[in-house]
Amino acid sequence: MRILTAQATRNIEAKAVKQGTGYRQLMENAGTAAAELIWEAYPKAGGPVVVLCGKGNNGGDGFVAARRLCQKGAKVSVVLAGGPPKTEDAAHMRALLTDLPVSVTEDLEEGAALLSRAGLIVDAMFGIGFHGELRAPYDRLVLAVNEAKAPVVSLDVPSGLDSDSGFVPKVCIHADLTVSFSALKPVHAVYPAKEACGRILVAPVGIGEDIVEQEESQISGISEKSVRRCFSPRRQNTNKGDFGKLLCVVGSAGMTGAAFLSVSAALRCGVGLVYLAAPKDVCTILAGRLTEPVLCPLPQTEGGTLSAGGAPVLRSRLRAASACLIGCGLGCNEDTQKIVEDLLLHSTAPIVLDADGINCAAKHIDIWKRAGAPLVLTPHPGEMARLTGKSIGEIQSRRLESAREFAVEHDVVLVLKGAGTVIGLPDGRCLVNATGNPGMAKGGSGDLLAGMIASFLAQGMAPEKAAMCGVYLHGKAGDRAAKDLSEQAMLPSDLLSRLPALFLEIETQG
Ligand SMILES: NC(=O)C1=CN([C@@H]2O[C@H](COP(=O)(O)OP(=O)(O)OC[C@H]3O[C@@H](n4cnc5c(N)ncnc54)[C@H](O)[C@@H]3O)[C@@H](O)[C@H]2O)[C@H](O)CC1
Ligand SMILES: [K+]
Repeated sequence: MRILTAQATRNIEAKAVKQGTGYRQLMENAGTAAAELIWEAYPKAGGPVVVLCGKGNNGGDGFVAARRLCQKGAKVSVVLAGGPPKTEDAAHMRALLTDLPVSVTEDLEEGAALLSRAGLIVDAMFGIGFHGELRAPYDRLVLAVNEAKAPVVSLDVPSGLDSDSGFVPKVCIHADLTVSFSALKPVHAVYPAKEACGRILVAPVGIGEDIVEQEESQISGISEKSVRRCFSPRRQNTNKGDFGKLLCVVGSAGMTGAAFLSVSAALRCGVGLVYLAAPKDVCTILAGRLTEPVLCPLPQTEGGTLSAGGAPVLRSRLRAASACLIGCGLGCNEDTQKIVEDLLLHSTAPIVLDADGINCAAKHIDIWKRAGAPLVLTPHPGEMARLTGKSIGEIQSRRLESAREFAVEHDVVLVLKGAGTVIGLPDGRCLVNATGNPGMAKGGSGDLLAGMIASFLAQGMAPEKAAMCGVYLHGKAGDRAAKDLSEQAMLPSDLLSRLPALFLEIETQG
């Protein structure tokens, strides 16, 4: 499903209007479609329906929904939350209520009393035109809505939320159902705002599918189609050298699993050759389990992590690599920091920096500016907090903004992991992922993702596409594992055995 920003939504509206569909017709369609879905979700409501209408066009949709619900037999009251409608189309829809048995009030005391007795509440106060925060008199109404027993349906956007953000302010509607118009908006896809939307349905409003599909958006979803487009059939007359060489600098004593998972995921994603460069004990332990990679045992510290003395060998390995994965289970002491810094400064091949690789580099934050290679960073919220000096709470409350700001400022692809992974791109665009499930919230999941992205990079995919494909397919493999094994019992390593079926589908269905 497409995700469109407020600007992109206004663009598609404008295109539809130019092609001859009047804005008033779009509003009629939006309110009518919403009323249908509301009636389906809450048949006959549990008592009177109270529709809160704002002064903009979201309020206009509310007037149409009120009319349609009344025509279905509901007892409907309308509360004019911000006074009379200010747009011509909304005022027209307001006027159409006068001939119907719908009570309309501007008195907010009365409105709050109606809300407490409502069987169903429809929130049409603000949609994509809302910015900033909700103040008086709206805050009282919002409180009354959130305290009411009745289910709450928001039209387009729960009022008080910015449709282009995942941020949830103190004062906003918490809906049970949100009916979004034309497409999803970022607010419906990015946590924590996604939770404040409740169940999410999308209603077409009469804007052509081709217009919706073709619209470019600063924030967009990742579709199966866009992922499939990144893969082409492997040519016949080829050898392993044609599919990239990936140098994986991963693992340390006690963290052999991270090396195993990342390397295995990279192999399952099609790369021609993998070099596992790890402390020599790690290589010895993994030698029996990993049969495909070339092992490069390196000098190690007493603690079983890479020793700085291994840097020259790594540099020479780097020269042959088409991509490099740094960090899964690597540790973050002085020696590893030196190794990471050295790799970042000398690599011309694109790098995936994960886990301890990020923690090491975070200690020398100016390092991004000196790195010569394209970088993909894959932090979880804790690593992102370390990277930016912010708290995890700040990062999680503004996931989109955090990923975008870092990506733009440091000219990197930033994959902020977690439910609804966000990919920030250097040009300010963001991609939001919808695959994946809570069964993946287990140690080892991130190692797989890093290996997958690195594998695609090594095969020549652009960093943006490698991140997009990695994130989407990782989540999809997780969804298949959850279906077969349950979210509770599935293990990150179970994703490995789900990857072949996903690639078979890409190869056979194109
Ligand atoms: N997508 C479509 O094809 C269609 C969408 N429709 C609906 O129209 C709204 C957008 O309408 P718009 O009038 O542009 O904005 P809003 O109704 O969301 O609100 C505008 C209104 O609110 C004021 N305002 C903004 N921020 C604040 C604030 N912090 N406090 C107080 N007031 C604020 C602003 O000044 C305006 O007066 C869209 O979401 C859909 O629901 C069409 O109906 C059909 C086509
Ligand atoms: K709304």
